[in-house]
Amino acid sequence: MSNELAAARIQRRGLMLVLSSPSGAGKTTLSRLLLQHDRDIELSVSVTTRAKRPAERDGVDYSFIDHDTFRAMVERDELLEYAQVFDHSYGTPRGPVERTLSAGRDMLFDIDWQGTQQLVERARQDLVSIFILPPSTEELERRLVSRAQDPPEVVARRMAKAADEMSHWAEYDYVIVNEQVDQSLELVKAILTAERLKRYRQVGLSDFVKSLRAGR
Ligand SMILES: Nc1ncnc2c1ncn2[C@@H]1O[C@H](COP(=O)(O)OP(=O)(O)OP(=O)(O)O)[C@@H](O)[C@H]1O
Ligand SMILES: Nc1nc2c(ncn2[C@@H]2O[C@H](COP(=O)(O)O)[C@@H](O)[C@H]2O)c(=O)[nH]1
Repeated sequence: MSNELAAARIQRRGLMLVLSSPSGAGKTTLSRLLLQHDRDIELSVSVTTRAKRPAERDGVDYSFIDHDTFRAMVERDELLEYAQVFDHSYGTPRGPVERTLSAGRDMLFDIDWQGTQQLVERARQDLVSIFILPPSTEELERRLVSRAQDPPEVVARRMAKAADEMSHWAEYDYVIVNEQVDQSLELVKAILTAERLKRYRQVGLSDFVKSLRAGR
């Protein structure tokens, strides 16, 4: 049997890759780079009630919606998970995730620990979670300030919440200390490669092995 035929008989189940971190540790940066390097994964674009930052694009980084629209989405059960973070509402629209996974493609989530816990309850087998840590508290603050997208009081609130956020690190499958972006990206790619090869994600593998053993 040619390699092409083997590949056609073994399909892969899409997985959900979650990146969480305290604000400013670098998960959005890593997400963007991963999406550029890997054509088999798509970003889950969250809805949020927070104001758009200058560099953000509506419908690309987030879908920016008002409180009533958010509430209506919750009532219609259109969000796979949702949470209140820094006084704003954030949530993951269900439709795009279901469509992507059923097409055998992967979905990337930049969400907090509350959302991750909800996804664990709903889809443990399909979930791979990575917690990103900053190299130090000073560096975390430097990154939040140098991003220059939030006023000083917002930066101060995010720093005040960082210790609390980091207390959830042990709930994740993997932890990466994000010192150099390039190195962290390689680690995320390595995790994704290994997770894609997990036996239970390869649909048709058992029939394929049976046919090999039967000499077909
Ligand atoms: N390894 C790194 N070294 C130096 N700077 C970095 C590194 N990773 C990210 N940064 C910078 O730190 C800032 C914060 O990064 P980013 O916006 O990706 O954080 P985040 O974890 O997604 O934050 P938030 O949760 O608030 O969205 C950005 O200016 C980014 O360019
Ligand atoms: N539970 C969810 N958390 C989300 C979602 N989208 C983003 N987030 C998290 O919120 C904070 C703040 O993000 P910011 O863009 O305002 O800096 C950060 O931890 C994100 O990961 C979501 O859909 N659900």
